[in-house]
Order: sequence, then structure tokens, then C-alpha cells
Amino acid sequence: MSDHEPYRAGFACFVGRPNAGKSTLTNAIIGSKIAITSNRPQTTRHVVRGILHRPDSQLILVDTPGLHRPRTLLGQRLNDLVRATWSETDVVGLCVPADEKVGPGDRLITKEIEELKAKVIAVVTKIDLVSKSDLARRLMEVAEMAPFADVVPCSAVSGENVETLVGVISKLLPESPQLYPDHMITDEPERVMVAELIREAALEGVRDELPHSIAVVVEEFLDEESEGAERKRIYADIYVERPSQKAIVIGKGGSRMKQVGTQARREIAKLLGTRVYLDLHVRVAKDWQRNPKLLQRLGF
Ligand SMILES: Nc1nc2c(ncn2[C@@H]2O[C@H](COP(=O)(O)OP(=O)(O)OP(=O)(O)O)[C@@H](O)[C@H]2O)c(=O)[nH]1
Repeated sequence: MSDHEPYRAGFACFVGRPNAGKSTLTNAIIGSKIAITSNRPQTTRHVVRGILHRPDSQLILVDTPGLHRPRTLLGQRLNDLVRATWSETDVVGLCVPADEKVGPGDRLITKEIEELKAKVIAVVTKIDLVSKSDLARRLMEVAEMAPFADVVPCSAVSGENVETLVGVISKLLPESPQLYPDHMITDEPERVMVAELIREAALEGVRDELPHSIAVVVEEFLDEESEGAERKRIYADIYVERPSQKAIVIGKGGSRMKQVGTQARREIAKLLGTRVYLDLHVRVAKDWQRNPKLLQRLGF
């Protein structure tokens, strides 16, 4: 054995059924808020990359939406997007939550990713929620599904074993020179990340079908000076499908909208490290999920 491990670099993504903890895990690894988390399924729409630089490796994480039964054109496009992402990665981590039984959904996804040329590991997530004996049982169940390159238990919330997981994934990456410059942590355009933060704020506390009906487009993203300091001036449109949904998002006398604006502005300022002026408008785009032209305009 040589003293030096070769330098490795490549792409990895987490897959798994909705709510398995993929986004939270991605965030925990990259250490910055780059993808949306929510306790509602199907809220991660964009493929967001985060880049982890280590002395001996560079790990580029791609965050995918969950694969699901497509009921609308949007659903179909999301599934295509997920599959396209899977086929481009070197390591795929199948996330299975420790607090739920292995089910048909997990098996289906496992079957699909076994076909890929990528190395496949299983990640048992949310281990802070279960006892040691339940975890042991779940690990066995998961290991029996397929000949995974590794099975790693971890918790994105407590941080337990996240570092080990990163080590396991990094070792499975191909030998390769660095793929991105040193300081870059994501190559997702800032606009898209800003749109996601606004969408996350708009989703806060709304129920049922509304989450699927909200899309955000950042129309203007300008640098300006105000009172001698730099500031970002952002105009964004929040799209909903029906006038009734518009009323929900805006709230009585605009009260909800005010909260959405405040939360989004705070998060965007944190992300960009600058002061932010944010101007939001709610617009109705009738049935945008079923309309190819509107989908394209909304960035899908
Ligand atoms: N206790 C605990 N909760 C977690 C952990 N990881 C994720 N969660 C919670 O599980 C829920 C789903 O997590 P996400 O990261 O949004 O799951 P996802 O797989 O990206 O979900 P989709 O975007 O729907 O595909 C959220 O409420 C998280 O806070 C964990 O390690 N421990």
C-alpha cells in the first residue's frame, strides 16, 4: 500500500422515497442551506449541487426530488429529472428512514438504481429517532434488499456518523483531478436558490394541495447601493394555480404575505451575505402544472 491515497472527485446523489431525509442530509454534509427541507413530501424540485472540498477529495452532491407516481406533466418531468440525475452520478446513496419499515417503494427504487453504473450504498437516515435494537433490525432489512457497496446509518439532525458517511462516499469516487475551483460550494445560480427560499417561505404553514401549486420566478436580481452599503434588489413572482390559492398565500389584509416576505428576506440575506430589498407579487397562472408552456416559463 502507498502512503498516499489517490485524489478522488466525482458526483454523488441521495435517492429514496419522499420524506426519507435526502435534503436534510445534503444540507448537513455541505453545511449550508442549499436545498429545501420540509415535513411535506415532494418539495425539492430543482437539482441543486453542493460541493464538499477535502484534502484528498472533492465530493459534488446533487439533490434530487423524490420519484413518485406521476399524475401531472410536472410529475412526469420530475421523474425524468430524477432519472437523468441518477445516470450522471458516480455514487448513489439510497436513503431509508430508520423509523419506517422497508417498503415496496424502497424496493422499487433499489431495483432501478441497481441497473446504474454508479456505485450504490444504502444510508439509513434519522437514527436519532430509534432505539439501538430497532436500528439493528432495520440495518439487516436494508442490507437484504441488494448487494450494496456499504450500508451506513446516520442522523442529519444530531450529526452522528455524517462524517463517516462522507468518508465512505469519498472512497467510492473515481480517481480524478479536482473538478471545481477551491471556494465554490455550489454551482446552482443564485437566482434559483433565492427562488427556492421564497418558495419555502411561502409554503410555511399551508396545507394540502397548495404546496404543489406554488412556483416562484425571480424576475430581477440587481446589485445596488443604499445608504453607502451594498444591497441586492430582488423582484419575484409567486405563482399559484387558482384565485382561491392566491387569497390563501396573501392572507387577511396581506398578513401572510408580510410574514413570507420577512422570512424570505432574512434567509436570502443569510445566503448572499448582503442586505436585501425584496419585492414579491402573487400571480395566478391557471393550471400551470398541466400546461407545457407555463411549465417552461416557470423553469421546469
Ligand atoms: N429526527 C430526524 N428528522 C430528520 C432527519 N433527517 C430529516 N428529518 C426530517 O424528515 C423530514 C423529511 O426530510 P427531507 O430532508 O425534507 O426529506 P427528503 O427525502 O428530501 O424529502 P422529499 O424532498 O420529499 O423527497 C423533515 O421533516 C426533516 O426535518 C434526521 O436525521 N433526524
